[in-house]
Amino acid sequence: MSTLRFLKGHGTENDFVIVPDADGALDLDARHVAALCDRRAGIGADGLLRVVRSAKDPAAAHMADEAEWFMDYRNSDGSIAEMCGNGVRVFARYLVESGEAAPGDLRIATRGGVKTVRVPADGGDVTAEMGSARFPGPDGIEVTLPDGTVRPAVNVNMGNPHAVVFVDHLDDAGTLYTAPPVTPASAYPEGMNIEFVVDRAPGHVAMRVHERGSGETRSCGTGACAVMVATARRDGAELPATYTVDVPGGRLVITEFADGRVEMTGPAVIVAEGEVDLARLTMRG
Ligand SMILES: N[C@@H](CCC[C@H](N)C(=O)O)C(=O)O
Repeated sequence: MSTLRFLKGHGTENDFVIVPDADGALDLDARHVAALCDRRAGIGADGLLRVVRSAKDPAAAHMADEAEWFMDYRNSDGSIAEMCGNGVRVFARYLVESGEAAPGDLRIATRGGVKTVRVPADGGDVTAEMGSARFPGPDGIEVTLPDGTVRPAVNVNMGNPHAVVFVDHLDDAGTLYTAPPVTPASAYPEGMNIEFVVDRAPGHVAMRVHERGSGETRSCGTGACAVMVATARRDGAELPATYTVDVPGGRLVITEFADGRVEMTGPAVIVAEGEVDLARLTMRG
């Protein structure tokens, strides 16, 4: 494997290198992923989406009867995550634009289970069924902001782990070059994504995020869903409830239904495609 075909896409500026690998022939290790996602020496992205038939990947073969395609998602440092909400919307857009799937409702296998994603034929916004939020606890989770202020946080699991913290201003999160400390660390044995949230208006919030394995990104779909359900609980909102969640890279609209299902809608676009010679990339580690 030397030359690799790729595409580049984003959902609210959460950007991804997309690698078609229908038959699961590629052996992309963490070093390849990190090199491809490097913004200076590679293509640059928050994460990588390998597009493989479920039947051809051992991690997804058990879902092959339900979903033809498996989203093999990796963070930009090469680590594996269970789920990526913007990624699954971009993944579905790719399947439709490439002719691998017809517009409409697509079933996509992820490490967080099979998700239904609706891709309209007119190129409009893409909607992902995100499953239900879980609140694993424990109570008493706190985030220490850069100015030393300690804030309570809500532990929300959207397939992947999130700490949601309400702040006065989005700048209170600081530079986010590194993740602010979350305690007790034992609440997140696999690490966590941290969302900082402010109110904009009733039913309308804005957030920044520090993602596990990627650093600060311009959007996080699972994070926006975690923010929505945490805010709806804080507000005592009656379900179904719909919130607008502004992220640095755009806007997502999220609904939690009475049965707990969460649905997220927003833009998902493919912007480029090309070939990369893996031998030219800098492999670290
Ligand atoms: N940006 C994604 C989340 C990607 C995974 C996350 N960094 C993790 O490690 O859990 C999204 O849109 O949900």
